[in-house]
Amino acid sequence: MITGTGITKTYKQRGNVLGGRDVPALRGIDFTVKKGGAVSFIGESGCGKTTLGRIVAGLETYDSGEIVIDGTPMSPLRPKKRQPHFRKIQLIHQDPYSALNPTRTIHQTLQAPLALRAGRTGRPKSWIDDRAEELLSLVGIDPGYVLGRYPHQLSGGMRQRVVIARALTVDPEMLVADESVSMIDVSMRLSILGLLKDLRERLGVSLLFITHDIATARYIGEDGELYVLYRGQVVERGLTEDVIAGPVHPYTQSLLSAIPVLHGVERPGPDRVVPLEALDERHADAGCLFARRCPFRTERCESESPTLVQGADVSHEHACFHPRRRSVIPVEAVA
Ligand SMILES: Nc1ncnc2c1ncn2[C@@H]1O[C@H](COP(=O)(O)OP(=O)(O)OP(=O)(O)O)[C@@H](O)[C@H]1O
Repeated sequence: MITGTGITKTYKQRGNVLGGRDVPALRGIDFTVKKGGAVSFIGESGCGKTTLGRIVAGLETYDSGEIVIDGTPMSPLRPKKRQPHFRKIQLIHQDPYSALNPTRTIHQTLQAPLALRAGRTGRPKSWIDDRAEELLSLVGIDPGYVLGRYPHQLSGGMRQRVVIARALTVDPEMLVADESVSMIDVSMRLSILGLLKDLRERLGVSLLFITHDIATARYIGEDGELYVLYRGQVVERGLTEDVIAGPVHPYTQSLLSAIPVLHGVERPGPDRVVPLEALDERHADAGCLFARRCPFRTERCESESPTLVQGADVSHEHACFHPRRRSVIPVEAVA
């Protein structure tokens, strides 16, 4: 099980002395990914999704809070001692063009991490090639076709599958897929999503899925949990189906309506969520971070910060002073 408690991260801007601003990317995130579970983080560009994925995979440091992997807190450990723990969490690079070394054949790409693993676990050399073939078959490609080839000789979809096979060389407990940096086309994306779902079922590997698309989050983890991230804070979370069926935070409602417009708007207030770009973030940190875009804000929202609480008549948690079911037009799940 992997948990994060109070994770914060602020990017220091080098131009600070000249008036640049630090960027708070994560403002105290709590999460839990159970063994074999599926958790999706969704939110629009800049909400901190990629930062969170990189922190969870051990590729980025955090300022405060704690990541605990199978009961072991990471921050007291020296970087070298953290490595074996973070190895259980593999980030799947979703840019198939830069994820693989172009000068190595697929055999060489898989052989290197497998040889290390064989050395550590005392397995014979013959295991390395057998395992490479097994992993390629597992991700749905013919080992005979790809092993001797270089990445540029493969299609984008095959490259993406090789990237997943490489992540599996260390028998990870969790795969982190950051779709927001994905460069693959729609049909390929669907087949990769299907593969990840399949791997979760067959290997019991857990998934942390990062996306801006609620339909994808629904597809990848119908039985999983959904976290809605807004400007570095979780504003709503719960079982994916519950959140999608009855979102109570106006931000989640705007995401669900697929366009930044709330349907079934209540009075008073305009029926549009103000676009993020229209805000001057320097003045928007007091009170609820969403208040200035929210058609339902009250005075309280502008001065007090709501924290994540379990709603009285809601099945999941939200950070809103005025949680209410409002009618939205949900997007269809990807079939
Ligand atoms: N290396 C960095 N240096 C400075 N600021 C950064 C850096 N990486 C991210 N940020 C800022 O931190 C915030 C969160 O970025 P992050 O990439 O995590 O968001 P995101 O939700 O993944 O966005 P996207 O979907 O566009 O990738 C943004 O304001 C971004 O500009």
